[in-house]
Amino acid sequence: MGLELRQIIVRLDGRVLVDIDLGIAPGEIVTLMGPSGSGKSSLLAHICGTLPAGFEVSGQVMLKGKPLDGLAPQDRHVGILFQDDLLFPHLSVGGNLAFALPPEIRGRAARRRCIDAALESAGLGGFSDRDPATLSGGQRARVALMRVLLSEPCVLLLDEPFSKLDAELRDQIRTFVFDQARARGLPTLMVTHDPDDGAAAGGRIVRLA
Ligand SMILES: Nc1ncnc2c1ncn2[C@@H]1O[C@H](COP(=O)(O)OP(=O)(O)OP(=O)(O)O)[C@@H](O)[C@H]1O
Repeated sequence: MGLELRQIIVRLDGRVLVDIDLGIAPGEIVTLMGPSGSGKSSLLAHICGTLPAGFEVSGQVMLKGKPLDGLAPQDRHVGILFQDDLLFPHLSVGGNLAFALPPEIRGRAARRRCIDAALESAGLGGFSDRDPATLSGGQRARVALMRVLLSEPCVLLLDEPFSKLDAELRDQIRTFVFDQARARGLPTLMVTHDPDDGAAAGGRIVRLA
């Protein structure tokens, strides 16, 4: 059982913005497209539990068979990656990753091992002490993804995460993100305006009107 959006209707100012019924299996990547203002980011915010007051929502969000509705954002195990990676500029790469580690991983050495392993798997071994400002766009994108994954999410949401990368890098990072999502069995919902992203994901494409 992955992510289920059961008859979700999002209303804004009394008007139906989003009306969707969708299940995403573990390791499946579904692409969500639609014109600007059709409610794609609002739907992701609802899954995260961060939709601002003013929106009305009905329906149920289920993750691994359990309802998310009513849970605080930090208790949902939802990982989200945006187009702006927003690494903390005052922390090193390792510091940025440490921020995401679950508190259950205790002790300096154990935390360090997790961070080093994550960097290694992203092809960034030895980058822990680097200042994020000294990284290339592709390196920053990989650190941002590892930061999301280190928080051990049960679902991955992607909000146009590749739109600021140039074509060659986009291809590379896209493959990296999709491979990680599939390898970890994460149900993944990707919002994009770029049909190439959907084609690269190779799965279902859902359109909001
Ligand atoms: N915090 C907010 N308060 C009130 N209205 C909002 C808020 N955020 C978004 N909206 C409105 O909700 C509607 C849907 O916006 P949303 O960002 O979800 O669309 P989108 O499909 O993601 O658009 P885009 O492709 O341009 O990112 C828009 O009419 C927008 O103006």
